[in-house]
Amino acid sequence: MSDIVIFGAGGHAKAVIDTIEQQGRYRIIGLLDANQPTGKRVYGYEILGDDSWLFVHEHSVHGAVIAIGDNWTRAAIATRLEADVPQLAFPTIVHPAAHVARGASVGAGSVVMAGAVIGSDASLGQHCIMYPGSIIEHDGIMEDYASFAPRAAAGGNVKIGSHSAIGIGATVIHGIAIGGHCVIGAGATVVKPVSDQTVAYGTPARIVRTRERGERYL
Ligand SMILES: CC(=O)SCCNC(=O)CCNC(=O)[C@H](O)C(C)(C)COP(=O)(O)OP(=O)(O)OC[C@H]1O[C@@H](n2cnc3c(N)ncnc32)[C@H](O)[C@@H]1OP(=O)(O)O
Repeated sequence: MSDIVIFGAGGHAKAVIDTIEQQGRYRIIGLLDANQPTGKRVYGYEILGDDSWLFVHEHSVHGAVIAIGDNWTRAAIATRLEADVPQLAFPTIVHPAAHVARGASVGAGSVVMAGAVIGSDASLGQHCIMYPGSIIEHDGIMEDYASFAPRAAAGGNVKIGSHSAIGIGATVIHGIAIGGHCVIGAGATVVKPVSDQTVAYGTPARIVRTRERGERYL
C-alpha cells in the first residue's frame, strides 16, 4: 500500500477518508491543515502540521489527496503542490460502491464517493469530486476541479467547465454545456447552456447573476 497524506481535516476530509479506507489501496499517514491544531486526530489520523511538513518529509510520502470541498481552494493547493513538490502523486480515489462504466475515466486526484455513477465513455478531469449518489451519464465531460454535490445528475453528452459546482440534487438535461467557474444552485433543473462564471438556479434554471472566480459558494 502506498503512503499518502490528506490536505484538509474538516467535514469534507472525513468523507474522503471514508472513501479511501473503503477503496483499501492507500495508507493514510496523516492530515495537513494549517487551520487546526497539530496533534489533533480525525478518525485516528493525526494532524501532522501544515504544508511545510510535506517539504521536510516529501521523500517518505508517495502521494496526496486534497480533501477541500471548495473548488477554487482545492485548485490553488493542487497548483502550489505541483510546483513545489513535483514528484508528489495524486491518486484517484473511487469508492467500491461507485460505478465507473466501460470507457469512462477519472483523472488524478479526483474523488468518486459511494453510489456515484460515471457513465459510459464519460471523463472526469483532475481533482474533481463526485459526491454520494451523483451521476454524470454517458459521454459527459467534467473539466478539472469541477464537482457534483450529492444526488446531482447530468444526462448524456453534458459538459461541465473547470471549477464549476453542480449543487445538491440539481439536474442537467442531456447535451447541455455549462461553462467554467459556474455555480448551479441546489435543486435546479438546467435545460439551456450556461456561460462561464454564472450562478443559475430554479426549475427551469434561470441565470441569477455572474460571479467572480474564487467567490465563495459553500
Ligand atoms: C456534502 C455537501 O454538503 S456538498 C454541498 C451541498 N450544497 C450545495 O449544493 C449548495 C448549493 N448552493 C446553493 O444552492 C446556494 O443557495 C447558491 C450558491 C445558489 C446561493 O446563491 P446566491 O445568489 O448567493 O443566493 P442567496 O443565498 O443570496 O439567496 C438569494 C435568493 O435566492 C434563493 N435561492 C438561493 N438558492 C436557491 C436555489 N438553489 N434554488 C432556488 N432559490 C434559491 C434564496 O432563497 C433567496 O431568496 P429570497 O431573496 O426570496 O430570500
